[in-house]
Amino acid sequence: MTYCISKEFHFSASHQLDGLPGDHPCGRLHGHNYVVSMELSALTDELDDVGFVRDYGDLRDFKVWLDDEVDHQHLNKVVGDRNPTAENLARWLFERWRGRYPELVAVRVAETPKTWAEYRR
Ligand SMILES: Nc1nc2c(c(=O)[nH]1)N=C([C@H](O)[C@H](O)COP(=O)(O)OP(=O)(O)OP(=O)(O)O)CN2
Ligand SMILES: [Zn+2]
Repeated sequence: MTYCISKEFHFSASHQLDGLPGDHPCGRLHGHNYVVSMELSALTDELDDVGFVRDYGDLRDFKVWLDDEVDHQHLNKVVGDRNPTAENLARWLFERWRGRYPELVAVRVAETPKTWAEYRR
């Protein structure tokens, strides 16, 4: 059995998706109020002495970076060579932060209240 914890983070950013048909609205410059969920996991016998998978407060480093580097930015510039879809953003964040948080199992990115994409190991 495993424990899972999750914490939600918010940022606003613009993007423009390449490769879509000319009449697709997401090919135009637009923005979202993004919600990112970081999910961390541990096996039953892996909780720390307090009983945490990891202190939610340890995710502050991620929040500071998100605020400094991603919030109110143009995602096409920030993520570099990838089309900034929700799927690609989830993978980009996962790969960037799995070293800092070894318990990280999934990153979920929601562009709207009705949609999300997740990258999970
Ligand atoms: N699989 C994906 N599909 C789409 C993505 C994506 O990242 N992954 N992104 C977009 C757009 O950037 C944007 O998120 C629009 O999404 P959509 O749900 O179509 O938004 P709407 O508000 O226009 O949808 P309604 O149906 O009007 O609620 C598109 N697809
Ligand atoms: Zn969009």
